[in-house]
Amino acid sequence: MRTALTIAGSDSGGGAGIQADLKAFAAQGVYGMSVITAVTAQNTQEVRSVQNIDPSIIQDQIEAVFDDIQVDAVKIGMLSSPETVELVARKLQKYSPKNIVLDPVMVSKGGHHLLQADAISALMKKMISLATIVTPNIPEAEVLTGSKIHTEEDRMDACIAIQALGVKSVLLKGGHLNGEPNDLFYDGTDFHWIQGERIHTKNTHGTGCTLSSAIAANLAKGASLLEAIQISKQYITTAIRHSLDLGHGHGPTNHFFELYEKANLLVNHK
Ligand SMILES: Nc1ncnc2c1ncn2[C@@H]1O[C@H](COP(=O)(O)OP(=O)(O)O)[C@@H](O)[C@H]1O
Ligand SMILES: Cc1ncc(COP(=O)(O)O)c(N)n1
Repeated sequence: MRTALTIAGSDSGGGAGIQADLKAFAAQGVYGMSVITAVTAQNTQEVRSVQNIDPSIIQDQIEAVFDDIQVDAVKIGMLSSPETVELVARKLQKYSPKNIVLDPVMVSKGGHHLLQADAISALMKKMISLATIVTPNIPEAEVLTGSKIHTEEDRMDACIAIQALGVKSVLLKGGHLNGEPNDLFYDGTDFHWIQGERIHTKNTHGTGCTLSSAIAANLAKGASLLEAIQISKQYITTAIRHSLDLGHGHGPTNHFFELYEKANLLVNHK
């Protein structure tokens, strides 16, 4: 059995963070494990409060997993504080897992900061260079590069600038721009456009978490980076197309569409 570990924050509403990551791992047929960096009190509408986990407990979780279990891929999500960024970077250097997918989570859909401002430079200096791939959305890429992104050329320039921070490859997600949600993959040499199809729904809570976890799961299974991205793009598109109308805000994606459909568990609220 291949395994994947998520190092991220908990979302009580179940749509993003650790909860989305573990569902994505399971849906991709990989055994999931977790290191919780922060607990958010969150639902489909808002993040109400956040408590960072004590770094010593984060360290114990990482060591407990790596000292005992083979880890085929790591996905990194919400890191919250500079102390957590530095600790996780140190531990990843020590254990050097083969595949590291870094989703540089900064702000929730409702505008709540999930990465402290003083943690951004630590993320850029200590964490990015350890990753196999970093998966920023447009606003995150703008923070990482210090430049606004509008055109396709801007997107290519952003990938090059982010790769120059020391990461092997970049997937710049296009969901936040108008038009089709095409993502841009830069492998350090070539650009690949990963075509998307915009689904008109408000239920996009956890899309970035789901995509990066699916990429980690497929890398764990031995796929190449490009294959892992292509499989995961199809998966996130299906998960958004059949997203769940739960809560009153941005509902969650549907990780188990085929399973739920076969078992006749889907209720159409529309
Ligand atoms: N409405 C949508 N329809 C189809 N795909 C989408 C939609 N919104 C986002 N995506 C895709 O979901 C993934 C994550 O999206 P994005 O919104 O860019 O990042 P994040 O969730 O990190 O803010 C990307 O592959 C993006 O292209
Ligand atoms: C604990 C946690 N982690 C990450 C996100 C970002 O969510 P998204 O995947 O929609 O960008 C979130 N809202 N909460």
